[in-house]
Formats: sequence, C-alpha cells, structure tokens
Amino acid sequence: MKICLALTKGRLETQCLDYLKQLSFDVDPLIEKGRRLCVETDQFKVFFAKGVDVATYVENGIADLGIVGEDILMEYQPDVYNLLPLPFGKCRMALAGIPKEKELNRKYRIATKYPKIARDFFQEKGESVDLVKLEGSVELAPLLGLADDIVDIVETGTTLKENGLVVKEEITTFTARCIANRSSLKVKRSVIMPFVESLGKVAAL
Ligand SMILES: Nc1ncnc2c1ncn2[C@@H]1O[C@H](COP(=O)(O)OP(=O)(O)OP(=O)(O)O)[C@@H](O)[C@H]1O
Ligand SMILES: O=P(O)(O)OC[C@H]1O[C@H](OP(=O)(O)OP(=O)(O)O)[C@H](O)[C@@H]1O
Repeated sequence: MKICLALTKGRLETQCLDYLKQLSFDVDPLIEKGRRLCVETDQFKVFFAKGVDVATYVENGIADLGIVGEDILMEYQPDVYNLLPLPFGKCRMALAGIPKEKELNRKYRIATKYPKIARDFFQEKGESVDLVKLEGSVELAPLLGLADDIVDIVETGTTLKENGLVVKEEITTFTARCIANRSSLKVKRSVIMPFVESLGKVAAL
C-alpha cells in the first residue's frame, strides 16, 4: 500500500527533499522529475502543488499526507490532522512597515496575503483595521501608499531591509508541518505511522 504524499512546490520543495534525503529516503526520482507533477517511487505516490492546494488535497483525501507551511494552516484552517513540525521552512509572520510613528486621520490600513491571520491579530489587540488583500510583493504596499503597514512572512529580513522597512511586531514564528487526512490516518495507519515517526527523527536529533 503506497502513501500518497503532497509536497509544496517552490521554496519548501528543495528543503523538503533535502530533509527526506537525510532520512535515507530515495528522493532521486523526485529531484529528476523535470516538469512532471506526479512521481511514483516504491513507497510513495508523490505530487507537487502550491501550499494551499496541498492542504485541499489532504483535506479531501486525495493525498494521505502533506508537507505545508504553517502559514497556510493558520490562514485557511483546513480540516486535517496537524501532525508534527518539521525542521525547515522556518519563518516569522510579522507586522512591518516604514519606520515612522503612525499619525492617521482615517482607519489604519494593512496589506497582506494573509487576511485571516491579520484580522485575528488585530482583533486580539482590539484594533479596527482595513485590510487590503494582495497576492505578492506585499512590501510594495507601504512604499507606494496603498497601505500603512503589512502583515507578511519574514525569513532572513532581506526583503524588508532592501526596501527600507522594519518589523514592528512579531505575530508568530512557524515551520513546515506534516499534515494528514483524517480517515487515511485510520485506514492506512500501518504504513503512515512508521513514515511519520521517521519524519520526526532528524527533528529530534
Ligand atoms: N521567504 C521565505 N522563506 C522561507 N519560507 C518561506 C518564505 N516565504 C514563504 N515561505 C514558506 O514556503 C511556502 C511556499 O512559499 P512560496 O513563496 O514558494 O509559494 P507561494 O507563497 O505560493 O508563492 P508564489 O505565488 O510565489 O509561488 C509558504 O507557504 C511558507 O510556508
Ligand atoms: O525575509 P526574506 O528572506 O527576505 O523573505 C521574505 C519574503 O519572502 C516572501 O516573498 P516571496 O519571495 O515568496 O515573494 P511573493 O510574496 O511576491 O510571492 C515573503 O512574502 C517576503 O516578501
């Protein structure tokens, strides 16, 4: 019985394959896949998708397991088991902007790819804000006057620094996570659990 594993394309992909390699899994077919999105190995049927879609495939049972950034879980709240943190994809979610005091005669405006995370953060503080949803290059928004500040991922801080922005408040830190479909975990437990346990091994070293 093969495990169907959904991996996040893009930034997490290389880090994830490196990690699996450290655990002695044969990742060569996954590295040599070219533009193919679906690859079978002896043990796995692996497919590659955008983070939010990884969560959707796992929630719907198309994938048994997924590797996804915790930002996606916080934002989209998929109905999956959030099994364990992985030692890669380490980032911060932060409120950032131009380093000046805010003096506003209108509502504070925040640009973000993550409206739920931003809404929850300001609700917790009891602050009322207007949210502007963007799909990328979020750092542009305060520079061009679309928003006062941003809620976004910070990893090295380079993007903020090179655009003259600073972190004003850290919202949370997070990593990549292993997630599981609820019924797969019951039905395919005997094959899934040994793999999940091995995923935790390097993390525990
Ligand atoms: N700067 C970063 N450093 C490390 N990990 C990041 C960074 N930005 C995002 N991530 C993590 O990697 C995951 C995938 O991000 P990535 O930028 O590859 O895809 P995306 O957010 O779907 O954007 P794109 O539309 O550019 O593909 C994110 O969900 C997050 O968990
Ligand atoms: O702190 P750093 O190491 O500079 O990384 C942070 C940047 O990386 C991500 O953007 P990405 O490159 O995915 O671009 P996008 O948001 O335009 O998709 C994130 O949204 C920040 O802009």
